[in-house]
Amino acid sequence: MQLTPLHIQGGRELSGEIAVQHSKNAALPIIVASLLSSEPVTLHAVPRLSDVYTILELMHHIGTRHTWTGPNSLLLHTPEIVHTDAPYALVSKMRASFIVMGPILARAGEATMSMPGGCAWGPRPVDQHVKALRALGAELTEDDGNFAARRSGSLNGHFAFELLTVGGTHNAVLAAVLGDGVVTLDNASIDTDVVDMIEFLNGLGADIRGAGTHTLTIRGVKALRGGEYKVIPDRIEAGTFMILAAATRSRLRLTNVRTDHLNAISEKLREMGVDVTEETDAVVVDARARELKPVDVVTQSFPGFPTDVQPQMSALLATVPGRSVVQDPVYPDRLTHVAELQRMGADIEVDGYTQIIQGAPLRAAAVKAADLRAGAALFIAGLTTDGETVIDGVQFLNRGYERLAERLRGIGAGAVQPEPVLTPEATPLPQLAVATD
Ligand SMILES: CC(=O)N[C@H]1[C@@H](OP(=O)(O)OP(=O)(O)OC[C@H]2O[C@@H](n3ccc(=O)[nH]c3=O)[C@H](O)[C@@H]2O)O[C@H](CO)[C@@H](O)[C@@H]1O
Ligand SMILES: C=C(OP(=O)(O)O)C(=O)O
Repeated sequence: MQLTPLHIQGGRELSGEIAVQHSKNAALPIIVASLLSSEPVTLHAVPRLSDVYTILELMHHIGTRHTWTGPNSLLLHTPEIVHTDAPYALVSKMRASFIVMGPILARAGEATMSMPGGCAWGPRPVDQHVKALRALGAELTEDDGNFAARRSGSLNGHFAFELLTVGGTHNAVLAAVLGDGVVTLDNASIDTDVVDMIEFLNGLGADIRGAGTHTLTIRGVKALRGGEYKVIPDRIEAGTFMILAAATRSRLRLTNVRTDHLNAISEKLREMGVDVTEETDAVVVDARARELKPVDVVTQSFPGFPTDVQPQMSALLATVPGRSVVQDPVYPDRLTHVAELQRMGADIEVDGYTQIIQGAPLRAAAVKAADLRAGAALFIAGLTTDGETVIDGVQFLNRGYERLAERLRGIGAGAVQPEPVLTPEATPLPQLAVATD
């Protein structure tokens, strides 16, 4: 579907407060994890994003019924697994969909999946997901980008990931929660989104120990009960708006944040000369007073500087006089923002996964987002210029930022995206009937 481009009018100082949405990348695996219970599960603080609608569409195919019981509250119920396949049309839309393999395999004993899609700036292999499930006793075959998994008993045993993978850790944990085996995962991800999913599962009766460390022990349980859970705030959205405040040399107060999830971003902004003040559930970013300094940035898995904030940081540094170097070894090809920022006058030289940036003021232009965070880099860049930037590829921004134009206007930005707003309901699904009293 062709969406109306986002029109950004730059050159205004931003001010005020912006409430950060809850985490897309935590909500998606938690929604998927609800497949492991045959009882109703209520999730609070679920962002209304196109990715959420896409995963709900896939879950509907698998056998989940859902209803929104509040603006961001979602009731999910999967009495049984009706289909054990994840069709290409849905899996190709988003990366997170590949982790439905774990719970389908756990509950139904077999699962078939296409290779996942999602933000595609280069190769995004799933070999660690496959190796983990095989090591734990599942049979897995691959044919033309389609995976078929089967298990005869409970998953059991040990696997050490060869690298830190968020999705691979999700998938292996999800596959191991039910049954009577004991699974140990080494070199597991300590990402906030992994910890949040484990806390959710343990709340439903799972026995997973070691969340937030690199060794996880999962003792299989017979069944999970229903329950309620509130998703954590989105540290990537928070990072995006912190960088926006710095890029526009403004002061913004961001509410609904976990400051302990933002250390790498806060430290880097402070190194540049930005004032970052932490409050209990808020952070104030003030870049009005001083000249900003160029810095070097290297992405790492959590708690390091996130790759999901790299394009936005590159946009900021493109406006800061002096030489900055940005390296993204986590996703070495994550560079689709570069050519578009260059259209806006950015001086960025690329050498492998390294961007060498000579900062100077940017100019407005017509640009195109080719993925979600590249889109974020472009609206940040647009808001630093004196003219109008028109950003095509709004469907990518819809994946990760809820009601973006409206929220940007709330802090004084010139941002217009004619209705329909940025988060359309992808495909209306039959909703669960809920008793109201
Ligand atoms: C929906 C979601 O939550 N997406 C996030 C998740 O993606 P995702 O879970 O896909 O990312 P991973 O943590 O798995 O990837 C990290 C690195 O491991 C590599 N790798 C991963 C799996 C595998 O089987 N083999 C392999 O080589 C990847 O190519 C990458 O270089 O974490 C990424 C890294 O923080 C973020 O950029 C994404 O926004
Ligand atoms: C890259 C992202 O998501 P995905 O892994 O679903 O492509 C992201 O959230 O920045």
